[in-house]
Amino acid sequence: MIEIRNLSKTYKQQKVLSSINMRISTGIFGLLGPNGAGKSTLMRIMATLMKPTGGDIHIDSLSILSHPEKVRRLIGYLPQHFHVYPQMSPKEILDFVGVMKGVTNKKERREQIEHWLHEVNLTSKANEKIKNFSHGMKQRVGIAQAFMGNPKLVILDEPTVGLDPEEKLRFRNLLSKEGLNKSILLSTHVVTDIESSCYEIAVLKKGELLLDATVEELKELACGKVWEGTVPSGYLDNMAEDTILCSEHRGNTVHARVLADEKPFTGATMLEPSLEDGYLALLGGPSS
Ligand SMILES: Nc1ncnc2c1ncn2[C@@H]1O[C@H](COP(=O)(O)OP(=O)(O)OP(=O)(O)O)[C@@H](O)[C@H]1O
Repeated sequence: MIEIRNLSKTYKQQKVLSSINMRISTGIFGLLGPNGAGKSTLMRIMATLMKPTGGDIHIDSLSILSHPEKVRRLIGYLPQHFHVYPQMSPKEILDFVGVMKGVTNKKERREQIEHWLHEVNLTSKANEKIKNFSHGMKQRVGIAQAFMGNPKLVILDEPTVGLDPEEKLRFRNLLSKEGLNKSILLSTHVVTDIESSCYEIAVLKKGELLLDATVEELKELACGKVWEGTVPSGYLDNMAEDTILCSEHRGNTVHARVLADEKPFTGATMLEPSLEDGYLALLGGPSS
């Protein structure tokens, strides 16, 4: 169990996290929020790389402030920008991380390395230098190293960036297996990543926790507010930008999906909301 208590962070004069309270249990927990919401800051604090200005986080009853070394043994972390020595191979990186995580038995470390390289589909590249890897391949090394040492909490800051559709699917399957016995905190801008993997989510905006709920509860926020229909070209020009979810020109008409409390135009039909609709409804529309 992870407990975030009254957490706040100020950079110089700027408050970037304001009294965040959250609990994360076993399973996959999604962290959503627009650019600059404070997601990476929260994750860096959790990973003990940065101290909060106020509050604390307890991971398995251990405070990140009083026991940072012990906490580090319990967590795996993929930072938003994963940088490693370009001359190293995935095997060497995983070996290094394994030692840091306290996997001192060589045989056990080798087994874990083989396992995680297989899980991210990099077995055939195990001994190649990272400098020759694509962005997506480096990201997969980053994912593998976050799971080394069987951490209780895995913190993944935008893990799907750079992954192709096939690798995203592999990653999703990996998450659903690993989420059975550990806590995985995942931040992303890609709402569909959350929809397919997470049960619970938190939404941050400008350092405030706007919502801590289930995926279904977030969807429900847009219930009765999502409409679709076709209107003449130019009709949408008079509508507020923050109500138009998407639009597609078809000759002299426009087919649009709109967020509105009431029927926005004649012929509009109400739709079941997606998670993205719920998220945009919470934030106050697409342009907020
Ligand atoms: N080292 C720093 N010094 C000063 N301000 C910072 C620092 N790191 C982040 N910030 C500011 O803190 C706020 C939150 O940034 P953070 O990276 O945590 O947001 P985020 O939700 O992860 O954003 P994104 O989705 O764009 O990655 C932003 O306004 C950012 O400019």
